[in-house]
Amino acid sequence: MNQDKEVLLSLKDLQITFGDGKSKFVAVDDVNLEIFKGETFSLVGESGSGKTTIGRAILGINPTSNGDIIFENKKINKKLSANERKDVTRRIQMIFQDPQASLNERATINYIISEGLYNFHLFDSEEDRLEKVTKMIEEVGLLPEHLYRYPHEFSGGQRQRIGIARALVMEPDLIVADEPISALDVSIRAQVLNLLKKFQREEDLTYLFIAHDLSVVRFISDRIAVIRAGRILEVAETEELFLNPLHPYTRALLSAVPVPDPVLAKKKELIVYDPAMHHYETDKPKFVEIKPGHFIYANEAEQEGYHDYLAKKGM
Ligand SMILES: Nc1ncnc2c1ncn2[C@@H]1O[C@H](COP(=O)(O)OP(=O)(O)OP(=O)(O)O)[C@@H](O)[C@H]1O
Repeated sequence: MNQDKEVLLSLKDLQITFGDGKSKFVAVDDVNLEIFKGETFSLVGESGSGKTTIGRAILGINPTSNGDIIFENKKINKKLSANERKDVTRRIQMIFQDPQASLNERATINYIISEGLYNFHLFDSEEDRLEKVTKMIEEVGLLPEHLYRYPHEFSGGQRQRIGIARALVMEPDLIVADEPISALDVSIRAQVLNLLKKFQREEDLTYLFIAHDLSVVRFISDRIAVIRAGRILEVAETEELFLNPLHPYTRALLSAVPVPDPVLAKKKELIVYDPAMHHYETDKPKFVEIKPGHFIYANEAEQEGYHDYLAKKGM
């Protein structure tokens, strides 16, 4: 069924090592993956399994020691002409885990969002640049006047929105989102996930989503790869992975996550209760966040005795 899908990025026999001689450490080994245009592909595994290392290699930050990273038929971990490098650098953007650390504290939001535009000369005039940046800040739910403030004047969630604006203003094709919500307050995680989903629909974006939390990736991913100690154990469509995990390690990772109803699971839709806003993001809630990071189906919530909780939330 994947035959008619267009591959945007593929990793072939990828190996990434750190150090050399006796201290050589193989962080990523023999990784083979294909990411299709327009999908959300998640890389899930425990801390230290090599997820970030792969993401950074795709961005060209970590050198690879073996194998290829192929973006639209071009080996991007090899030498490219200046123009080719520039093109790839614009088209693959990253959203970082920690919005506290990833914004330059001494720059205005205007500059932070514009930096890539300046670096790549992606605007016709100053007016054009400001128009792009203003449109972007509004699309992530902030205000034009916020452009003239500094990062410390914003909350974690707002800072992550700025990080998203900075990535999206480049009009990328692929976004590597490295744990983009795990550093955020639980109450605003859903908003940020929904924002990412909205942009994906509108801009035909492809996401490589890096996470350790299966319950989050379940609701946003089309496919999931499970990684352990630098090796991919299993790749499957999301519900297939949840319903029929092949690898014992995947089963262990899944054991903490409720098994979905296969009928409801087919109607996959990201619907998360947002405690900060005291309402659901859509009219027909299917999923409920019972406790931080723990999502279950609304009907299961009822069965499991969360009546008071549901009543309180107006369900
Ligand atoms: N620059 C580096 N030098 C040496 N070792 C490194 C370097 N970067 C990462 N590593 C090692 O590579 C392994 C994979 O790290 P990586 O950050 O990719 O894991 P991760 O799955 O993203 O974990 P986390 O969820 O904690 O971010 C770890 O053992 C880490 O210590």
